[in-house]
Amino acid sequence: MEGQSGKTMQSLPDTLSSLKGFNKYLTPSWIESVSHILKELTPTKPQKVMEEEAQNVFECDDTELDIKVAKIQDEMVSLGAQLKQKTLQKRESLNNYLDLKGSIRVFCRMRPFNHEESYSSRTMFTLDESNVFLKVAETKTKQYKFDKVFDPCSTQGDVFSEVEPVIKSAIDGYNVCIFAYGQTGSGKTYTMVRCTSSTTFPPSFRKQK
Ligand SMILES: Nc1ncnc2c1ncn2[C@@H]1O[C@H](COP(=O)(O)OP(=O)(O)OP(=O)(O)O)[C@@H](O)[C@H]1O
Repeated sequence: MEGQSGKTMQSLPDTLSSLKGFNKYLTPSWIESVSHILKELTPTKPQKVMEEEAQNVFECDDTELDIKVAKIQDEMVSLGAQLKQKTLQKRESLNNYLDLKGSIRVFCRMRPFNHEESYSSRTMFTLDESNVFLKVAETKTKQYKFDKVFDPCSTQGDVFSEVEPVIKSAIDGYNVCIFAYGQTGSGKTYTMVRCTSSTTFPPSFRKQK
């Protein structure tokens, strides 16, 4: 502190001489022009009137803002109601669709024969989308009927598109169950888990949000 005041004392002569120099600008014309500027800057209206006007502007803006907010809130309520209605319609049509299809459905997927099976005397084949034929002897076949049969050329995407509505129904909160049943090596894991393309079962399932 002492050092600082010492410095100020030391620079005092310089400050005085600079003030003396400044004094020469304080001519009557300089004073006149400065007072003219000050007059220009002084508000012509009384302070109170200006404050009231400012307050009015403020209040007006608030009211407009309130109106806009209320309008947006109304729109949001109406959109929410529309969304609810659409969701209900969607659920209803989905469940109608599932009812029409049947609440319990059994699909059969035939996987391609492997090397050993190709040489086997027993062969399976399909004639249409619902029937599987199993050749049990040279002249004897057995026929099995399903809600849908996926032939050996079917893809993961084909299977997925058939169960997709059921998955959507599960996402809508309904209880559903999809399970794979079959003897070992028949292709359960492949069908339920295998990821071979963008339409495979698990990733597509995850996309249904
Ligand atoms: N649709 C298909 N296309 C091509 N290969 C398939 C198909 N389905 C199954 N496979 C092949 O057949 C073999 C057996 O399939 P997978 O392991 O899925 O049978 P699984 O029923 O799960 O057997 P496990 O009950 O012993 O676990 C695998 O090598 C698999 O890659």
